[in-house]
Amino acid sequence: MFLRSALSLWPLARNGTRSYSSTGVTKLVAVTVDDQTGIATVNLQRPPVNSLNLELLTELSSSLTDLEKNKSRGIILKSYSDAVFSAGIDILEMYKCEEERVTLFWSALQEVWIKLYGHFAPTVACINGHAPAGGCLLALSCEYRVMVKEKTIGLNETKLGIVAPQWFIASLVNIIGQRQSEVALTTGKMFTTEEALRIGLVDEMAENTEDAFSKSLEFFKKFKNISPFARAQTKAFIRESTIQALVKNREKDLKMFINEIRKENVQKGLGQYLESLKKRKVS
Ligand SMILES: CCCCCC/C=C\CC(=O)SCCNC(=O)CCNC(=O)[C@H](O)C(C)(C)COP(=O)(O)OP(=O)(O)OC[C@H]1O[C@@H](n2cnc3c(N)ncnc32)[C@H](O)[C@@H]1OP(=O)(O)O
Repeated sequence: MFLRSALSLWPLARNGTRSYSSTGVTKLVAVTVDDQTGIATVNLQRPPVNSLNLELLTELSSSLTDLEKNKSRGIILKSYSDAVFSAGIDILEMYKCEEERVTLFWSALQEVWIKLYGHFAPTVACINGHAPAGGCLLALSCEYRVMVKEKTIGLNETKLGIVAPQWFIASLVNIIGQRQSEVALTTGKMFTTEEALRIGLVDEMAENTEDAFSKSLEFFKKFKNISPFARAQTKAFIRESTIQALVKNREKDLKMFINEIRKENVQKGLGQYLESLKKRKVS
């Protein structure tokens, strides 16, 4: 009942769905709520590769707050693009960055992770494109991952000469375990969809975006006969210690991030990585 009335505040987009943007103008994140199921599709739409900048993260954070308030029945996180789910952090947020902006940026990333990782309703990452580093982190924050075949996913930070923070690592360890995570993180491994499925990094493989989306929807049916309260509380208990480890150390984590990226060798490495990206193409 409450869900219906809360959702009825949301503007109607087209038959059966309601579209919502926290700022009133759809920009980098578009949220559509299915009228029948109450399931929200959160579409990342920052061309060309959904790299995570301050503006996208701020919108995503506020969308997640609204979904929490409106008691969404579930979230499917996907990309507008069939090529890239998210290219991870926008390297320009770390390269030659100003302190004020980078502070806001990192705080927004922390906020998004805390909200998504701890979201009360079921969450699915519909990984319809490549998902390196921060893109992988978003997918890891969800409860279930469906990934389109012949894409890649992983925390490749060491390849950029940087160290993934503890909460990135914990998000991976909680899914594939310590041994697999250690090998993956230290080598900066990008897994193909097929490899990711084999080690349990993703739960299902899909033929294409449409198939991934319909498989994502299927996930919610698992909870048909489960008390939403029991489900949400169980998820909260399981995830609490991982979330609290960051919540209690946000300031320290922020300082570490800023100190690290300011290092001369890190800046040099990021500059070179940016250049290499501009020269190469992924099929
Ligand atoms: C040190 C303290 C702790 C730090 C902890 C956190 C650190 C890092 C987490 C991160 O997320 S770092 C980002 C890591 N991301 C990557 O390594 C991915 C890089 N991108 C790619 O591999 C490919 O772009 C792609 C995602 C596989 C897509 O390939 P595609 O062929 O479709 O597109 P491209 O032609 O390569 O790219 C288009 C366009 O976008 C630019 N670009 C790509 N990724 C980024 C990015 N992450 N940030 C900024 N810009 C990016 C790329 O250079 C192209 O630009 P133009 O040449 O068109 O100008």
